[in-house]
Amino acid sequence: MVRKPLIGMTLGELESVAAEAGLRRFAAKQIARRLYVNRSQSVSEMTELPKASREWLEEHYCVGLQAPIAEARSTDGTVKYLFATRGEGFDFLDGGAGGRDVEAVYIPDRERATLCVSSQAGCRMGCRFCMTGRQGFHGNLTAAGIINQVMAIPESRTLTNIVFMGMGEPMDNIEEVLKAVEVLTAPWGLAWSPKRITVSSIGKLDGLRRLLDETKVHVAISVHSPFKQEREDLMPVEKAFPVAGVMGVMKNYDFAHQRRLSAEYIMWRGVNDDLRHADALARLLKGVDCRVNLIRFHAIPGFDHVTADTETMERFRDRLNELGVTATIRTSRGEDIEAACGMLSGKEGAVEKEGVANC
Ligand SMILES: C[S@@+](CC[C@H](N)C(=O)[O-])C[C@H]1O[C@@H](n2cnc3c(N)ncnc32)[C@H](O)[C@@H]1O
Ligand code: SF4
Repeated sequence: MVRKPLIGMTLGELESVAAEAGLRRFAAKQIARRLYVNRSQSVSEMTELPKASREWLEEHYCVGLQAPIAEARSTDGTVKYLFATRGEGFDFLDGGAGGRDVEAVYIPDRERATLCVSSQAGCRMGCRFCMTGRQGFHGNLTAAGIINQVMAIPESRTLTNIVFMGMGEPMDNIEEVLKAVEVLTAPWGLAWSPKRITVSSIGKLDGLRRLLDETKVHVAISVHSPFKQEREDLMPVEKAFPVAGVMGVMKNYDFAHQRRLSAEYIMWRGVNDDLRHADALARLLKGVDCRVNLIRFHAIPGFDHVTADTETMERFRDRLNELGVTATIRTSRGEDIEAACGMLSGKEGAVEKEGVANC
């Protein structure tokens, strides 16, 4: 029998588990404490629970942490971790055919240590410039599969920031992403400040509205072109969720105080890097409190555009700043190990699993 993982469960879900195990409601808080504060490796460590319930629990549930199955280290200190999504005794996928693992990227930078997490195995949004999009959709990660990336890496306790900018479109897996954010930020959970978490989206509005209404995390929207036809050619989602409409909705939310909105803008030479684009981008963002991150393009096979050069990016940034839009150029990290934005692809098929199960 496959035992269900406890990590990734919200307090409400742990209360149901406690009831099943014949425990009082408050035991859910004790289990949460063991999972997220003490980081217990097994149910048997939860000695404050009555023995009979603990044994029942052990039979049906496990902590569920799965260590990464491979890692690659960049010369700049970035580490890319590969996680199995399905294996003996565990399943981190909800739907989808599976057959792909997922990656998370640890990015140390002076006093910051950011983890870039995946929310899906692959992605069905089909952006032409993205390696994850290229591989198609292989399944939604469960909240357990998302939280596992945060808790199972050796640097877990040193992390200062989490960005949902790995594989997948978080809004296309909104239920599990919301659950993961709840576990990350709740006082009974990992107790992270939402100000240290950013969720990136191409602007799938149905999920985005829920993220904005139900959490306090920062939001990043992948824009990449202010012009409809041009964006549609790069990102098919523009047809269903035009970025102009997305920004219109953003005007209803407060991004001036606790929460930040940013626009991600990959720059391609001769495609979207001239001042006409800068001016149109500033117009698109008018009335929205939004800063712009200019991103170098990380080349992927079969996509012809090349990255804009530094001088052009600086000119673009300066124009936006002149127009009153705060813009910065983002440093690329981990390109040598294909860990930079949009380069993540997981691995096809089962990879040899070494020293994995803590279940
Ligand atoms: C991989 S996505 C994941 C989050 C979400 N699906 C999104 O698109 O915002 C994270 C960021 O990487 C960017 N990206 C994708 N492919 C890229 C590439 N080849 N070079 C640079 N950035 C890329 C995306 O546009 C997005 O801003
Ligand atoms: S850029 Fe984001 S939405 Fe587009 S294919 Fe890649 S992961 Fe999916």
